[in-house]
Amino acid sequence: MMFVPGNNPAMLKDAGIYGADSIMFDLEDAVSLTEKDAARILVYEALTHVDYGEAEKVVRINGLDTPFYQADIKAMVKAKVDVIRLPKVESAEMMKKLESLVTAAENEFGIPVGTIHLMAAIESAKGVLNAPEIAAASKRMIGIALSAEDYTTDMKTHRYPDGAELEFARNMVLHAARAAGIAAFDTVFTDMNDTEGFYRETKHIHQLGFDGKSLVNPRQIAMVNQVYQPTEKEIKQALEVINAIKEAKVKGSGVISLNGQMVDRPVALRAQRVIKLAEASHLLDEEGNYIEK
Ligand SMILES: CC(=O)SCCNC(=O)CCNC(=O)[C@H](O)C(C)(C)COP(=O)(O)OP(=O)(O)OC[C@H]1O[C@@H](n2cnc3c(N)ncnc32)[C@H](O)[C@@H]1OP(=O)(O)O
Ligand SMILES: O=C([O-])CC(=O)C(=O)O
Ligand SMILES: [Mg+2]
Repeated sequence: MMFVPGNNPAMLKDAGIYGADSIMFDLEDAVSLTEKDAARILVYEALTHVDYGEAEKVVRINGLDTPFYQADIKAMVKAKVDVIRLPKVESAEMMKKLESLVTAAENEFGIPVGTIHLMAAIESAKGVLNAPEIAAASKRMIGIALSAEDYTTDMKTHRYPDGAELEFARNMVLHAARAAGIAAFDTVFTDMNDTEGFYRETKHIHQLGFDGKSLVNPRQIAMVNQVYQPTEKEIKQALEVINAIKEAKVKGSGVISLNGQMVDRPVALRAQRVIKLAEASHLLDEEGNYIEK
């Protein structure tokens, strides 16, 4: 999910060419106070005139403690953005307030109620402690994200290479998302030259179970995709598991052995997720077979 500053026409125009799954137009902290209105107009024009292909379109609006959020919501609903991301969320009430304003705007512009999805960014101790309620605040929620730049500031620390200062928040956000059945996104990594550090962090959040990561630069996209893309071995094993389960079902059995390994429901569910990721990475042909390189 790549941030694109909402006040930069060149970046807005080209944002779709880099292959990000999700493009996140920013009206908040990447935009100075004097450019808030101009950025809103620019992002509205980009959303209604530029073809971003299959990429999901997200807008990070200004927070509920600013004078800008109402105009942001109206314009982004009118532009039929896929997802509105609210920054600095600290309670379920904040998401409910956003939801009611989005519903009012959908009614005003004749858009079916429920079309626009929502996300919350968690950026403070209070937000982390309330993450379970925030994640479950609305049926429109598709995910929650940790925002570590503001969070570490709130915690009176900063970011370290080993990420120890983020472990509690990462686990809270992840558990809150999973318990609510929505996605969890890790935070940005801001040192564009520290490729090794970025790789280490991406491997770590992948291991924890995050669905993806907020990014600030197109150069970061390929590495996240590389970490999240299942390997040839994982895909072939997953296909074997799914075939074995199908055969077992025909024989009326729930648990079977495959190459000496027990295969039961959780193994089958994990295999299905590998196949979904392989499909999303375009590694399977139309019949669902692995495309040999
Ligand atoms: C804590 C927070 O709130 S983070 C979220 C808010 N921050 C942002 O949105 C910042 C987004 N990122 C950026 O603005 C930039 O990537 C910077 C300022 C960090 C670095 O900029 P640069 O040094 O110019 O990046 P780089 O040299 O890699 O740019 C290469 C190309 O990618 C483009 N590009 C860079 N970042 C982005 C982006 N986020 N979205 C779209 N295009 C981008 C550049 O315009 C450039 O295009 P060009 O070759 O056609 O001129
Ligand atoms: O959402 C993000 O990762 C970027 C951000 O605002 C923060 O870190 O404070
Ligand atoms: Mg922030």
